[in-house]
Amino acid sequence: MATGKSPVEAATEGLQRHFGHEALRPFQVQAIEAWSQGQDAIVTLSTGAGKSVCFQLPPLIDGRCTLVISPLVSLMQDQVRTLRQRQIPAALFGSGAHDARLSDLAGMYRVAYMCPEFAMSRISELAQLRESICLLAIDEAHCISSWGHEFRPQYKQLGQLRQVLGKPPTMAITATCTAAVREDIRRCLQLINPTEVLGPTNRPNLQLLIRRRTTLEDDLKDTFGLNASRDGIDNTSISSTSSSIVYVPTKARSEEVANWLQSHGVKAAAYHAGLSMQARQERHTAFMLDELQVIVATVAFGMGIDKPSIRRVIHYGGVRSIEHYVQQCGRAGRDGEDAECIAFVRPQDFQETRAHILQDFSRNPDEEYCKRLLALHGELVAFLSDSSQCRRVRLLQHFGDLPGSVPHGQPPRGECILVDGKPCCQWCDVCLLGACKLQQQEGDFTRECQVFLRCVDACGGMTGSTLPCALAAGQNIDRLRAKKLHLHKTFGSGDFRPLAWWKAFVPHLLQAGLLQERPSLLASGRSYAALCLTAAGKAVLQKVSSFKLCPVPHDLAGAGTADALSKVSKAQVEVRSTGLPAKIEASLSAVDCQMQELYRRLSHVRQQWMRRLNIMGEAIISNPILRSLAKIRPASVLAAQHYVPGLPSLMNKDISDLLQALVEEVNKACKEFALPQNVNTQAQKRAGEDLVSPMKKRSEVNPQKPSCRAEEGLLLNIVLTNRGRIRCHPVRQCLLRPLCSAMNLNVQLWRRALTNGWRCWKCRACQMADEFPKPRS
Ligand SMILES: Nc1ncnc2c1ncn2[C@@H]1O[C@H](COP(=O)(O)OP(=O)(O)OP(=O)(O)O)[C@@H](O)[C@H]1O
Repeated sequence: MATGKSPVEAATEGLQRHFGHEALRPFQVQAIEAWSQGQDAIVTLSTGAGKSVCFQLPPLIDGRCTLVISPLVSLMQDQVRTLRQRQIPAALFGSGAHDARLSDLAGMYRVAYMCPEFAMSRISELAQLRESICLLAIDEAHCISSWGHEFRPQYKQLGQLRQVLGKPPTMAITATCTAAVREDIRRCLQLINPTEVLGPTNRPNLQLLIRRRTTLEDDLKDTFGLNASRDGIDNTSISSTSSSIVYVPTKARSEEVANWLQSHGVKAAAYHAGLSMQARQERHTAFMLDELQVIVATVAFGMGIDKPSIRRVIHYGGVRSIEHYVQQCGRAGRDGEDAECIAFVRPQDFQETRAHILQDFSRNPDEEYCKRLLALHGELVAFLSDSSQCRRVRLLQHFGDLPGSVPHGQPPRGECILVDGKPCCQWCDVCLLGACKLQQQEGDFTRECQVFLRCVDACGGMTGSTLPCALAAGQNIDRLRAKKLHLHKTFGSGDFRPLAWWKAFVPHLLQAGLLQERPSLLASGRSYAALCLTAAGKAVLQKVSSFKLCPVPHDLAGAGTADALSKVSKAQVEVRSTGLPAKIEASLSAVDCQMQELYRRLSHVRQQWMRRLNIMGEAIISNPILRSLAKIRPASVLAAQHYVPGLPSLMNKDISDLLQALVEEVNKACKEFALPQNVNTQAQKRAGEDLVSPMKKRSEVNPQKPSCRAEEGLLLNIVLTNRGRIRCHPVRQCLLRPLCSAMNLNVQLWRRALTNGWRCWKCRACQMADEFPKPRS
């Protein structure tokens, strides 16, 4: 900050140099400003929004270190590796074999990662290092809260760590956080008036599809194109060969599905907590390097997995909560390009997941926590079962986000907007089917509600849902007889509805808060969820009040979720790759097709490099960058650095070599397809011209005109005139650096350009129209 720049300006410079992004996003500005004013912040933003830079940039400005607490070793290893590729010194402490020394945290590193267990075990040593820490960042901060879906008890102690570090500015960061969880975070960490950085939870590029789960063969065959020949992994668009994660609820299922995919020729592997650390690391790396196409994982492969070009996330079987669902879907399309999230569900899966939650309870009988997990699961069931409302709006509402509205017309795809009063995103199965726009009917279930609450009351709040359902439907089963309930006046009081209907009715009464589930243990050690009346439920029993549901849920109207889903034709919901319907795609011009082909080739070159050098090149040279390379087709590395957005100016050797290889591929393809190069669309818009190759331009330069060449140790004086033009004058080399710094130019780029004999960009003084790096605005 000694340079006289504001923290946000300095952070922007760091972002451009190390990450290649032009500007901070508004929420990043907010978070960095809070830090620079010594304030705490709770940052809640969607998955893939760019939360990490909020805590990675401050130490670049401050010169000290951010201490990051994060829950998973694999997640931290990934971030450290990427930061190092971006030329930011980072280390992971406490991971085992190749540990950095804690004392090196002072001075050697800008970002230091550790898990909460390690931090708490070394709390006194960390206290000694407090002066070297400019920011304490708690990543995945929802783990602090037992209101959350992923409570980690060790996270609760982090308030103590904050105290011994002298209460440095603290940033709690999460993607999946309700207001209750935020409040818990604030209290546990004892944050002082934290700035709340809240962003939209929506991910418009993710297509959300819910389908009926049947058999592996029927469900996955088309998705992974098992009959087609498979040559390599293609992440340039959503296809049967693109990188995918399949989430399953158990270790055994993960092995089963992975084996099934392998037996059909798909490069797939299982990933779960039962594997050794080494095996997990190997599979994770293979997936990141595109050696594996599909990871079939349990929840162990979740938070923070950051492979930008994952094109598909599949949920196959039970999911625990909406938060898990959102976190896991959030692994897809992190490069901003289209990706699909398909959940295959069937009612038995819900039962299975509840059974797992209750099994955990018998191991760790924390009644309150288990109750919350059951409630969170109930919300997920309601979300998956309702195919009458836009899926996206339900997710947004869950996190307290509200859709915007447009009076008429079509909303942008993937944005959830009220059209004529009804939420629609055009990018989920419900909206693609048009079901979101149907007139919603209200159903009056007052009679059913009274009947069922009386049945629950008769069972005394000591049974699961089976007995009250059987009692209502009048099913004379042994367990009812054992309790003499077949003689009770409520027996058969609801026989106007079948047993299955009553089973489907229970979640709606839970959602409405009339019933609740209390986890209980049997003498045998087995656990179950006892169904009992809430205070609101008791009140309804005493004084009849109406119970209406709008729209009438499919499972209560006769058609289950899955039945409604099976009507969704694939053609309707599978809008592939470019996001264009097939008809439009077919009408793409020849140049568009050649560009698409070039994009695929570039992706292939990157893949080869990643594998050969064992580098996660995708994090730096992402798909959007490849797309720009294919569009702009720079003739040289210099032109690429000048025109292609997103390329960082600081690159290590491996990444610059990769860029060189990509440019060579561009040149080769342009020759083959006779495509023009250095096509700068921005410049085209501004000046109405294509910037052609520098070689061609140079040959057109009038030899009579003076040239601004670097001679005898003289370089160019660059003056930005008040009309935004550049003038050139000879100047000594030693002045280049301060000039560039004053004008926010990349000194290396200019030096290399000038000594190679490049000329200025549209210099008024020498009247030349050649390519040259323009200052960043
Ligand atoms: N200002 C920016 N402009 C453009 N891209 C950005 C910007 N900031 C971050 N990104 C990019 O966004 C992507 C996602 O960032 P990041 O990994 O920080 O996401 P996240 O919010 O932590 O997600 P998750 O919660 O899922 O882990 C990265 O590729 C990152 O480089």
